[in-house]
Amino acid sequence: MATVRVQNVSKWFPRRDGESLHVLQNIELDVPEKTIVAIVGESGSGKSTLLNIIAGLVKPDRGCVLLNGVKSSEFTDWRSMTYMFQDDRLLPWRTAAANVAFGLEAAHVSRAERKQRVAETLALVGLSDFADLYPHELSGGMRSRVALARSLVTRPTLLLMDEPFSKLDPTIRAQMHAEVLRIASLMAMTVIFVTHDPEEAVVLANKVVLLNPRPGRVRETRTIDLPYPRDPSAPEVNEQARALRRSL
Ligand SMILES: Nc1ncnc2c1ncn2[C@@H]1O[C@H](COP(=O)(O)OP(=O)(O)OP(=O)(O)O)[C@@H](O)[C@H]1O
Repeated sequence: MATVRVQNVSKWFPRRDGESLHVLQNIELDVPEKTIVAIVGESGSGKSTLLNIIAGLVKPDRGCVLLNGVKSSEFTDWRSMTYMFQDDRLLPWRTAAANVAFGLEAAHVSRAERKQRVAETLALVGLSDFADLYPHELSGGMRSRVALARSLVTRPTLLLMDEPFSKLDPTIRAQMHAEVLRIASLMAMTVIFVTHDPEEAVVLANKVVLLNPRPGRVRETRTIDLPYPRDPSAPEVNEQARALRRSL
């Protein structure tokens, strides 16, 4: 299981002129297990910073994050969490399988188990036949699947994603949305992701958190109560995406 609670988090970054930039103010967020949460807001509203604080990559100046009820400063089970970045960050000199295996290398897993888990995870994302190809031999969508497989090979319960599909064309992006939903449900994962795209938020999320900028504050938390799978061209999905775009 994976639950996340962000409690009264504030963050400042030092600026070059010696002043400090107030990036996040009193952020409260409650993410029950198996929820899919989208963080949206205009550029500079602190979305990535909030995700990085949840991931333990950035320390909050005030407040705290509870991961499965444990303060992130005392949390040790970091392997239960995984992070997907905007670019796929695949290593060009490694095959798809070796890129996926990279996710396990620090985990002290035996060679035999590593091989099995890589094969299972490549199958999960539909890439069994492409295990021996190098990143430059793969399409953008396939590279994205490899990056997803590398994130999933450690069997995380919490998936964090920072605009992971924004560079893909719309058809491939829609396929990745379906994959993430299928896998999140199969692996009973909690997912928190950052997006600029209201439609992506409505297609994927149960809950959408809107941040206001300078400093980033939660303006509104919306529940998206539509059955899955959500067709982006369906009127009710469109209506919710339009409403979200208006709020943004
Ligand atoms: N390490 C850092 N040091 C100093 N300032 C930073 C740092 N990281 C982010 N900032 C600043 O904090 C603010 C919020 O950045 P952040 O990337 O969290 O916003 P965002 O909403 O994700 O933006 P975007 O949608 O453009 O990616 C920005 O003004 C950014 O310049």
